[in-house]
Amino acid sequence: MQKSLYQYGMIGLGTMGCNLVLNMSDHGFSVAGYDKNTEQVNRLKSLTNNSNIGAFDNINQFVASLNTPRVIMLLVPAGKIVDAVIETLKPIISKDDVIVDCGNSYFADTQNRIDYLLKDGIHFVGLGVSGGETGARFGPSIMPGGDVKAYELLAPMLNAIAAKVNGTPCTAYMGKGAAGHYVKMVHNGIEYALMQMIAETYHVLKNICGLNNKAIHEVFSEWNKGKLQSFLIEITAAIFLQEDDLSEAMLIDKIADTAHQKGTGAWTSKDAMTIGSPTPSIDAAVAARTLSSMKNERVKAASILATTTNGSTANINIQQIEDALYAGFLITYAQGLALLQNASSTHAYDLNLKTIASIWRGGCIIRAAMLETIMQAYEQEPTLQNILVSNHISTEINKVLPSLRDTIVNAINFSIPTPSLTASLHYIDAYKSAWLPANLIQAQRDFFGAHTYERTDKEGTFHTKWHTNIQ
Ligand SMILES: NC(=O)C1=CN([C@@H]2O[C@H](COP(=O)(O)OP(=O)(O)OC[C@H]3O[C@@H](n4cnc5c(N)ncnc54)[C@H](OP(=O)(O)O)[C@@H]3O)[C@@H](O)[C@H]2O)C=CC1
Ligand SMILES: O=C(CO)[C@H](O)[C@H](O)COP(=O)(O)O
Repeated sequence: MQKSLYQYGMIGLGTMGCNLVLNMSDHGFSVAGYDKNTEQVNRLKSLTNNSNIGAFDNINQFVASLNTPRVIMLLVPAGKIVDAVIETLKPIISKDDVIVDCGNSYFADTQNRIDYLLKDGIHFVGLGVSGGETGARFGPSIMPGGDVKAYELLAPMLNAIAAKVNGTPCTAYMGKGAAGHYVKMVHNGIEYALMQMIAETYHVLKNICGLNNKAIHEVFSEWNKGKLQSFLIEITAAIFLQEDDLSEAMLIDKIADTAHQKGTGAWTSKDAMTIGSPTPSIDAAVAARTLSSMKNERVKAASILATTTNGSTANINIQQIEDALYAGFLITYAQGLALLQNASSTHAYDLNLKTIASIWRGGCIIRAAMLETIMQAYEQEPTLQNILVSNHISTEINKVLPSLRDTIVNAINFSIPTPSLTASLHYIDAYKSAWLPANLIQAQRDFFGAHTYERTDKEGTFHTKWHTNIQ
């Protein structure tokens, strides 16, 4: 008798794939897993004896074990490996089958893969998953996009396995084409900036306020009970209590100060620049990680360049630093969501910003209490260009902006780099400026390149023959 076939396939049984398989199984879905690494296959076998999970180290047997049309999810590293897996699958799967890339793939690659596979009638879905290991296991935030019919095949399962906020699943159809991977990319861009600003705040608490790890833990724990309540603040509080297994020190003091990155933050900045939607807090966070990785150069520069402090005494308290970080968070969400609003028309995704804010409230790395307010802002005004000018958020920001300014001034006086907090302040200062000195840029462009300019008092474009003695 033919054994019953699995409803879903999962290729890649590492951190995310293995946990997502277990999550799907818990919710009653049958899943076959495959990995080229037999250790991962054996690990999955050892973690479960549920009959609705299969574990394969042979791709042909894996494909043969699936119900048709086949729905095969990928959780392998982004880039060439995704293409390699597609090429392996293509000859052994059929028209109407669905490949769902759940990794952090670049959105333009996803669009190319959609077009490429559609020639053979194979549907390709780009789907972002956030929540790390625990999220994948017990409820992530899930951002699917692409072909609606293919999405409909997945929807009941995604709704079941996603995190829930007040009973609502943290997943929804994002939009056409590569919309799912685009939204996940921007999620990660926001993640980079929030993490960077938390790190900057740690630097201020440690080097200006003179707090030790225990006191810093207490500060973040308190902040997590208030308006900054979020996953990243919660884990930050926990990090400052972790002892090192290999020495007498606290672990945080033994971790090298060189941050790594896999590219999603830089991709966010790159597309934001391309489509003309400023994300300076994210750009600064990407650059800060890169600068941190230049450890040897930094150590050499530290012995050559003077630390320029102006001798000021500290004039900042913990409440102001909390307000500064809160302002930075709101301004970063504003940039990321404005980018999504602009990308929605540029890339024809048809995104719903309220839905995105809603599914980021739970399961994902950037989940935060303030997303509830952000969601409500879109509920009141669905076409809101920027959350900073919404009724509630503008009131909040106006209250905390002086603290952001004061925190940065103190950091500057103490020679402490706060690039993302500062970029956030500059963003809002520029965004709320009815006048900016861009008239001078236009004059310069016209001066050296006859690029023309517009006037404040007349319609049209103008060029001036500028008076100069420069040859
Ligand atoms: N870790 C996280 O917190 C998150 C990760 N992601 C994304 O999810 C994806 C997977 O990440 P993660 O689970 O952490 O990665 P892991 O490296 O833990 O797992 C990937 C698995 O895929 C296997 N693999 C590699 N090539 C192939 C292949 N050709 N065929 C079959 N299996 C293969 C790897 O085997 P081997 O070890 O032998 O190479 C490994 O077991 C990435 O795109 C990542 O960016 C998204 C959200 C969160
Ligand atoms: O997608 C994720 C969470 O949602 C990844 O865990 C995270 O973005 C890792 O990225 P990087 O290695 O660049 O810091």
